[in-house]
Amino acid sequence: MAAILSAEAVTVRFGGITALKDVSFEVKQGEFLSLIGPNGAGKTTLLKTITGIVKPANASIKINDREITKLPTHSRIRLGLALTHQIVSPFKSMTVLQNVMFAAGYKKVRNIGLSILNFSRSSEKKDAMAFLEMVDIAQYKNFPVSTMPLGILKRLEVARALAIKPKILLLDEPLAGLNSQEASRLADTIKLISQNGMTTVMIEHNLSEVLRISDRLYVLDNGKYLASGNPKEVMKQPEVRTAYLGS
Ligand SMILES: Nc1ncnc2c1ncn2[C@@H]1O[C@H](COP(=O)(O)OP(=O)(O)OP(=O)(O)O)[C@@H](O)[C@H]1O
Repeated sequence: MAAILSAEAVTVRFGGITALKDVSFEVKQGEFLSLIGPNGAGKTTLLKTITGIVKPANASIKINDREITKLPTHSRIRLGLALTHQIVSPFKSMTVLQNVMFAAGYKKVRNIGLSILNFSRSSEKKDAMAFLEMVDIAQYKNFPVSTMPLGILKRLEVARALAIKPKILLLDEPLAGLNSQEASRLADTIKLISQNGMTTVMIEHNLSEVLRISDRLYVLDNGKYLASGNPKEVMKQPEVRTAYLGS
């Protein structure tokens, strides 16, 4: 099957640091790919390059064979990308539901000011409720975000990404900071979303959950490609074990 998203020959430099060196990867329609590697391997930089937040020294990034490398982030969102962040950043003065409605409205008008004016429309409300139900936090819809614990905020982050109706969901450490029970339950939710057809690329350090829910792993180490393939097979590779555990 053809790749829905590909990144070829990605090199990113921050001053004197080469964060990514000639990295290439692709994800197929409906696939659940986890991007793993030790701290500083370049995982977040790769996702930020794909979404246009980081400017590469070299890269060719395509969605469905369409070159997007020179497009601004909002155009890439329109073409189907959504990225959740490791550090959640909801609008604290809004309720849980309003945050998702705002995201749903932003996809339509692509302007924060207009989105604020637009966001009380009933179609956005209906959509937003469906996404809150999908991530199991509909019961918190009218609570101010500022009163919600991290476990709810991590789920809200996923709902906000779904609200822009992406073709490809990019998740940056969705399980970080959660206890093992919360992590396992959110991993189940993310897996279900992927099984319903969402192409998913996830950065995650929680290897037991990664192994449990991913179709394929892609491993980076020190800015370079290290391995990819079946999760259990990849984790058996000596160079992957060395990257994680040291020699
Ligand atoms: N904005 C930036 N300015 C300067 N250096 C940066 C910037 N962003 C990332 N780096 C550096 O690039 C390298 C890769 O960082 P990146 O955050 O992509 O790694 P990561 O694999 O996501 O790590 P972690 O698992 O710890 O989040 C690191 O050396 C980091 O310090």
